[in-house]
Amino acid sequence: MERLPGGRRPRLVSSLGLGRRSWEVTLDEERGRLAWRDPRPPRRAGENCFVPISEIIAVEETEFNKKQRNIGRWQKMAKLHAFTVYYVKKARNHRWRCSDATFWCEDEHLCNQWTQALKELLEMQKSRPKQLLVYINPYGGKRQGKRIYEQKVAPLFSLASISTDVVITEHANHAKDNLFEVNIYKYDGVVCVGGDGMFSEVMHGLIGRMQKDSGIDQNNPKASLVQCNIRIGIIPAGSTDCICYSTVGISDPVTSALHIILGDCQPLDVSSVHHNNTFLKYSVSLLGYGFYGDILKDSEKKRWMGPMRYDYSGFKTFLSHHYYEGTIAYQPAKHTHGSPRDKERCRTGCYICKQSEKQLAEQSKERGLKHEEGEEEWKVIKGKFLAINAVSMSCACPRSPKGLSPAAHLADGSADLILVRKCSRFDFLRYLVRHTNQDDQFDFPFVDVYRVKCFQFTSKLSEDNESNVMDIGKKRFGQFCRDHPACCCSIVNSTWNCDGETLDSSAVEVRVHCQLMKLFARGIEEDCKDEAAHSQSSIEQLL
Ligand SMILES: Nc1ncnc2c1ncn2[C@@H]1O[C@H](COP(=O)(O)OP(=O)(O)OP(=O)(O)O)[C@@H](O)[C@H]1O
Ligand SMILES: CCCCCCCCCCCCC/C=C/[C@@H](O)[C@H](CO)NC(=O)CCCCC
Ligand SMILES: [Ca+2]
Repeated sequence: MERLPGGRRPRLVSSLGLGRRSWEVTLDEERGRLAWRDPRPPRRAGENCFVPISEIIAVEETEFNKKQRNIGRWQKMAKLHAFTVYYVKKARNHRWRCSDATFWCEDEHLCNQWTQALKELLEMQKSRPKQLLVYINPYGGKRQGKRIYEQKVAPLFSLASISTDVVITEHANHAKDNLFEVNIYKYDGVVCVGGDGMFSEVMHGLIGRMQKDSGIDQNNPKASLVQCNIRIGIIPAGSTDCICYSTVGISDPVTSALHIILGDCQPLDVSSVHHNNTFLKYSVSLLGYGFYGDILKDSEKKRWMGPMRYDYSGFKTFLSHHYYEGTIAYQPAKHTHGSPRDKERCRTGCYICKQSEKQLAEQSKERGLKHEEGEEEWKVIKGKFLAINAVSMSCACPRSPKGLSPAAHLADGSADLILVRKCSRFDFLRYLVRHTNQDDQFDFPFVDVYRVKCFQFTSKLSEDNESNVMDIGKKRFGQFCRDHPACCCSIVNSTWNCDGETLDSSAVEVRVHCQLMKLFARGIEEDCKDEAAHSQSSIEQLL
């Protein structure tokens, strides 16, 4: 379609068949949508419908088959020409499906004109991927990764004309190592089919590769890391799928595939974890010491149980009720306006994350100016903790739809540090149960939560035994309670659960890197039944 005078975008308006009726169909480039309305007088007319062009998956010329030709009086006519528009249909609970509408007419030229115009508009959607590198973990979750990809995802990618190179992993770290070898720059994105562990592998591969190619030393905890612009798509096929759930609102392979196809982009904070100037891991979801570390350690021995292992180990760990003594030092995240106790949630187009993006852009303009981190005040907390959790996103997942920190932001450059102090089993259970209902899980005297940009932790044991990373608040503690197993104090360290993988060191130094990477997602959309979703559901009724 050519531009109209004054730079206005054109409209294509035709009378086309859809289902049994004739509709006035408009391709309105100005408003970015394909719309059709019943041309009959208002009282007899059905609802008007539209699909945003940004939510059209593909357009195809269609052979009109016998079933489709059963369209009343039109049946008697000569050859019909048709095209099918595949588009995203938004269902409940953030679930997306691929729906289609086949428009027909007698005029072959008109049909071609429509197909051409729609295809041209799809070509203009520049953020959509054309070539993807896909890693499938055949052993993640319920071991369904390969089937899920082949049956639910690959057909959609091929409908959207996305070409793929697929690697089925043969061992742990296969994907990560491979990302250091392949020409990643020829891809528009990397897709991982699996759980949070598989995502973590791909993320480590991509971030590591970017730093290597830019000559950045990952072992330097203060290094300014290079952002990774190659987006990652997650097709959930794991046990927790927390990263997918927290960034899309549901863990559903078809929904995720559609977000990839539309070329969504969601920046994500990444925390780096170091010990004694040695890089250990990156984390985007949960860094947990105590309760979640112990669950993970126990559950690793029960991998054969699949996702159930977490319920089994969760129950066992809850009963053991171990607490751990240690010191935490943190720097509050003063750059962001939000607080972990906010009622507002991080949703698509989040204002707080946008502000952080602006600050980040300003910072990179002023690169060279010294980071003030060192000059800012550190807060130090010592105590006995059942759990120390640092989350850079809400960590919503099917087990806990609001997550460990419901008001955490995906891309604000901060993490929420949740400290659960020693308390009774009953109180700890009350705290856990609040992750599954609407009550505030931070409203307990034994729970504290802080929004931080970095923190350090040393367990009392490692303070006693080894040289630690702490310069702040370093003091020797009294003797540990070794003689009273009933009091639940642990004479051994817990382990850190870093996005579902254990870390070897208990003393860690953690720093949040604002928006270090990007996902094929758009964050969780507000729960309103929006205009488009409403119209689209009425399309179904009309067909
Ligand atoms: N072919 C393979 N054989 C064995 N392990 C693999 C293979 N491919 C990947 N892995 C490893 O399996 C681990 C777990 O995978 P994944 O995250 O997909 O499933 P999960 O642990 O069931 O789910 P979640 O992480 O959501 O709890 C990953 O850390 C990854 O390194
Ligand atoms: C009596 C009912 C109490 C119910 C309490 C439910 C609370 C659930 C909170 C779940 C938080 C998950 C945080 C995500 C962590 C992931 O990075 C990690 C890797 O997949 N998963 C686990 O460590 C697996 C962690 C599994 C925890 C059970
Ligand atoms: Ca964050």
